[in-house]
Amino acid sequence: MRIQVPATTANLGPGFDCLGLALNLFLTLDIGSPQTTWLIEHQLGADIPTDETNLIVATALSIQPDLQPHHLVVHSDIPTARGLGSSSSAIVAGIELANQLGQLELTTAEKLALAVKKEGHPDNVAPAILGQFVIATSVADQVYYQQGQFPDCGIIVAVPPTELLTTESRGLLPAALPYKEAVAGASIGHVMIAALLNQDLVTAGQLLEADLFHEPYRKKILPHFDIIKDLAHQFHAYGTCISGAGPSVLTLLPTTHLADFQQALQCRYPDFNLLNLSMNQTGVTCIN
Ligand SMILES: Nc1ncnc2c1ncn2[C@@H]1O[C@H](COP(=O)(O)OP(=O)(O)O)[C@@H](O)[C@H]1O
Ligand SMILES: N[C@@H](CCOP(=O)(O)O)C(=O)O
Repeated sequence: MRIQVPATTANLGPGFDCLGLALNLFLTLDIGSPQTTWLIEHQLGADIPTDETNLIVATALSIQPDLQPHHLVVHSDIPTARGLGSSSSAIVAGIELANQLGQLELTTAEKLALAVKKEGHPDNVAPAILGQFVIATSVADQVYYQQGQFPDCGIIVAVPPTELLTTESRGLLPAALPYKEAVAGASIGHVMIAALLNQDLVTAGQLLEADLFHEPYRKKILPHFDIIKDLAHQFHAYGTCISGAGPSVLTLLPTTHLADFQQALQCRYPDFNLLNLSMNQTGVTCIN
């Protein structure tokens, strides 16, 4: 059995902890034979455990503690700690692992509630489960979401060589925002969502670059962010934002300018990995 989970880009500028887009870049989990102890085979580096402490298995066991251990093979094209939802992909894979091995028949709403509880915010896990563009929130432990049609455009994600853990990046944020600033930040986000749903990329792109919630604080440690944003404007980009908690940077632009922008960006940052991505439609899938 194979479980596949897409990468996600969260926030989309002013949609902090709320907006996310599923991307065609995947974590794949192959479930092998039953074992006496959990064995997770992967090539993700020595920091990622190969036993039951691995996030995928730990998530599955937190839902169904008596699962029979299995041999698992994990392959992921989602770079870790780069702002493309690798931890969410592992959590969603773990929920699906428990669902399949424990024959739990979880509904989508139940998977989402479990994932949000584990991750703490819905913006990555919701599109990882549902696919597409998702607007999501939790109120008193109840998760509410809407899926919307994301406008057609090119998507480039510039991935720096160094990691930035989401916990570290969240530590850069202030404990509180002045009332007026919070109201302004929310209104920017609301109009951007409306523009995206109305396929108005020009308006959406301008507001994508007007975030007040997280980018002003995070960009202080991401010197490439403003440079990429300026470069993208030279190639008629709609807008550029930090992908998730960073350090990756996402640019939305007309597909006609993709190749030229990618070439210029690679010249400026030869050690960055540039991903030319498209939206994922399905979210998590399971194939027998
Ligand atoms: N495939 C995986 N299996 C197990 N744990 C993973 C996997 N991918 C990511 N993780 C865990 O998630 C951490 C990165 O999460 P986080 O800091 O939220 O960054 P990201 O933006 O990539 O989600 C990794 O350091 C690791 O602990
Ligand atoms: N809203 C979160 C999103 C974190 O996404 P990730 O892909 O970096 O894990 C935040 O901005 O902290």
